[in-house]
Amino acid sequence: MTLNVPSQHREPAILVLEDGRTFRGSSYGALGETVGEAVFSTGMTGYQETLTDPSYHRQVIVMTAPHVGNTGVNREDDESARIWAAGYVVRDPALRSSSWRATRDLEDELREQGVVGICSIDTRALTRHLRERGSMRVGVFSGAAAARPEPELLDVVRTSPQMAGSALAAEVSTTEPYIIPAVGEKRFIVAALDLGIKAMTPHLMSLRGIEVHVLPATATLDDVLAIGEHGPDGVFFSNGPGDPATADREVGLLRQVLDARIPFFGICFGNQLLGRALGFGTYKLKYGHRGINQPVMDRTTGKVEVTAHNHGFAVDAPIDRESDTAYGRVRVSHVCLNDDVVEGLECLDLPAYSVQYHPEAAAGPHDAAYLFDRFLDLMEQRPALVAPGPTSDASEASESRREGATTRSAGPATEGSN
Ligand SMILES: NC(=O)CC[C@H](N)C(=O)O
Repeated sequence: MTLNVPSQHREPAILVLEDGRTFRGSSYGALGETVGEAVFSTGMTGYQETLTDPSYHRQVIVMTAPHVGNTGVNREDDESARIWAAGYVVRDPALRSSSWRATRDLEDELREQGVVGICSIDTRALTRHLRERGSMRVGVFSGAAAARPEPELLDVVRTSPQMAGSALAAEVSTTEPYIIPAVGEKRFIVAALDLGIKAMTPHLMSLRGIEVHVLPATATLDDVLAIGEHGPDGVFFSNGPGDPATADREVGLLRQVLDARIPFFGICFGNQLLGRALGFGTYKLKYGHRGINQPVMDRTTGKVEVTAHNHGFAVDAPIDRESDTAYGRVRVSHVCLNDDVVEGLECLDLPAYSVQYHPEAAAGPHDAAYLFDRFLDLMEQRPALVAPGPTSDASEASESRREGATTRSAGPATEGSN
């Protein structure tokens, strides 16, 4: 029996790291050249969701899984309207896809979308290099570009922009607001700031009866408050690319949301921005967390979750004690068990919380889906928080929390006070 395997014509390709190390291999995807930040992802599955996650804008993804493309691409798993990854590095591309859901080969999709990649290089050696030296800028050059002298290519890489200091959310955000309707009975209306939102996030909210109004990254408090008859029941800040230290305008908006005591939930970039709004700093991790099997401890329940991650930055908050901030007491609710990195924040005196990882799990395990239910709980409790009833214990507890926050917020709740 002969297999109907298409013969792949591959041109020479070279990957050039900014510290001068090079890997020679073969072209994969589109021919040409690309630059970005080299990051590795350890997910064995879910490459379609990864490639179309806007948080990967300006990053060249190195897959540690040795065989990529086996299940092709399909019409259901895109997390946005296009591939955002700046480049793709794999060891062994699948010769053809095999899945009942596949509508085409991954490589055809990469080619059509102009995504330059490289294959047949030692991705284990490259990953170890990035672990030892840290994420760094990289260039992938294939076809005619690969024939240029190496010092010239290194120069291209070294003059490309760094990830630290890059403000990228506006480059991936929607330009127009849009609505994802609630499935079934509409229970709440949420304003979701699109900093690079993944499609699964509003989808999971809609399944819980939330009507999600997705807003451009440039939205103001007036835009947020204009939603619904009396403003939204909750505000959500999404994941997104770039350095959270650059997002001053979004942090300003978030402070206004916290001041208005609107229930808030943030994921990934949204977690970093909540951290900043509360007065914590953010910093760049040596090589980041990217994959779908990272162990995280939920300190509320003591349970360990296996979770999906994609972050290169993290919040700098103490994990061993509560912090007193301009917005009341805050605690680190989730911690990564591999390295003690802050994976979640919870305000104890305000209806606000966030996680650094991905409860929307696209791709990834579903252990953390309960975090969407917590958002519903916060929105349900909102009337009690704002105007507590006189008798119930729960309302009294809410009231005392609220007063605590009011006392603490009475000081100069500004950036400079932290
Ligand atoms: N997925 C995200 O939201 C990533 C957030 C941020 N760009 C980081 O790399 O840490």
